[in-house]
Amino acid sequence: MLRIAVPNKGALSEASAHMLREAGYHLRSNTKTLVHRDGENDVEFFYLRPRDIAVYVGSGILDLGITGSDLLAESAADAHQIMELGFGASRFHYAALPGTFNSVHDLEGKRIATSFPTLVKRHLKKNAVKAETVKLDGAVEVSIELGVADAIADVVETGSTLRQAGLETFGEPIMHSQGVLIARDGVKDEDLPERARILLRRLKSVSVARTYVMMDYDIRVKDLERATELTPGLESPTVSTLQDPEWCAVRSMVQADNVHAVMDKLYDVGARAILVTNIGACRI
Ligand SMILES: Nc1ncnc2c1ncn2[C@@H]1O[C@H](COP(=O)(O)OP(=O)(O)OP(=O)(O)O)[C@@H](O)[C@H]1O
Ligand SMILES: O=P(O)(O)OC[C@H]1O[C@H](OP(=O)(O)OP(=O)(O)O)[C@H](O)[C@@H]1O
Ligand SMILES: [Mg+2]
Repeated sequence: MLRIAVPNKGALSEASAHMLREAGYHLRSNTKTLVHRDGENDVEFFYLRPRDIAVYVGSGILDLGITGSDLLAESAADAHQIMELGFGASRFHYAALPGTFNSVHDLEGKRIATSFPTLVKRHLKKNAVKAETVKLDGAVEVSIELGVADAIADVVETGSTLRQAGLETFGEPIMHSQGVLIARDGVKDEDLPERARILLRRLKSVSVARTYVMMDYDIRVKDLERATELTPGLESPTVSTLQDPEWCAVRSMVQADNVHAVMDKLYDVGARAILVTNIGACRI
């Protein structure tokens, strides 16, 4: 049975569960459940704190895990990312009262509160800045007001927590993060057990189904080449003949966030009856 760690709560937990359900897995129905067996898919889910997941996977106790790439980077675990999951996007950033600092170099000799001390120390060292890190478990935004730090380094998604605390980011992001699937170091995709490779393929398919749409259109044969340059598809577009020999039909996958721009360009090269449909499920 495949053993996989998933976030039990927090920013990544609902999105992980949603993606796994879309991939056909049966998950816990009670948020207090910490171990749940999906007999049909031969998978056991362990609901753990996202911060601890890399430790379980890195030690080989669990086969795979879902966590944030910032938490993976923070942990000293022997685990690596095998797939980006496309949710839980955030930035890890320095912040302080407006007008206090402009870049990491202004932090020389200062105190920085964070729940990610390893990430921060690594970043300071890389920039040859000597500063003190103050390790806090959470709610770090309030630490400046309380006088324990001059700046903070924390996860920023919408920025509303920072704004409410009267703080502003400064400098470049320390890193960009998102939800990732992780495995133990030294384990390559091809070394994964069969069940894990199926899970990986299913998650990739959900990701593709979310990122792409299916586009159909008619085009004159003489304009086909110019049109298919705009819609090359993943491998190659499907081209079908129509009753009128001057026209043909094209079917191709297109990135969803680009779909209107592509339709406008297709129209300009002569495509008509351009239709877009969502992809419910797929295997790529
Ligand atoms: N808006 C957000 N707030 C917090 N974390 C987010 C957000 N969006 C994405 N994430 C990601 O979620 C992960 C943090 O999850 P979570 O907040 O559940 O853990 P934690 O801070 O260790 O636990 P807790 O908040 O329960 O003390 C990080 O990988 C972070 O990048
Ligand atoms: O930019 P925003 O959308 O406001 O989100 C970022 C905030 O959310 C997280 O806190 P969380 O809820 O995980 O609490 P914590 O600080 O106790 O970890 C993070 O630590 C920030 O405080
Ligand atoms: Mg948190």
